[in-house]
Amino acid sequence: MSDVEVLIQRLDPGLPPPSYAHPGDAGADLCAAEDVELMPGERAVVGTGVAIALPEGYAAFVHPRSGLAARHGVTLVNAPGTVDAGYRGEIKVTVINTDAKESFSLRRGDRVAQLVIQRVEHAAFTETERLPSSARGANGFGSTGR
Ligand SMILES: O=c1ccn([C@H]2C[C@H](O)[C@@H](COP(=O)(O)OP(=O)(O)OP(=O)(O)O)O2)c(=O)[nH]1
Ligand SMILES: [Mg+2]
Repeated sequence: MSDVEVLIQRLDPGLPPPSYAHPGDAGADLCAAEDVELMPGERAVVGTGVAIALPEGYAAFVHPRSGLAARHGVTLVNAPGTVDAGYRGEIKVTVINTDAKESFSLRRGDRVAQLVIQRVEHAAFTETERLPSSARGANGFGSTGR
């Protein structure tokens, strides 16, 4: 895996920068910048204390962490969140506690989400009266059965 240079600014020097837990991991963990108590069904926008500058032609996607989802039902409302190459503000995460009964305490410094950096294409949208035919056609939403 080749490295893409991504500039990062630590808005909160008390928090570690995004980091990969293992070589070859796709997601670099992001930490919560604040303590948040999430009641069952509650959501919150939480800062991560970092801002980045991506090279043109790249985007960063904010993905949930599987462990939080599996153990606590904690995920991201807009998963995956999209960080545009031109965004220079703090990366924030939209956490939600989907558990029906248990509240969840997120502590400052906890790894709350992971950032996946990807190359993205830009489309030149060309309008047409008729799209080319395909095997699927307009069938969607479960058209192939369960
Ligand atoms: O999980 C996320 C998703 C987005 N963003 C930031 C970076 C992104 O570039 C900006 C805008 O995100 P998006 O385009 O998804 O939101 P929008 O509602 O369309 O806002 P805008 O009108 O600013 O584009 O918000 C985050 O910090 N975290
Ligand atoms: Mg947008």
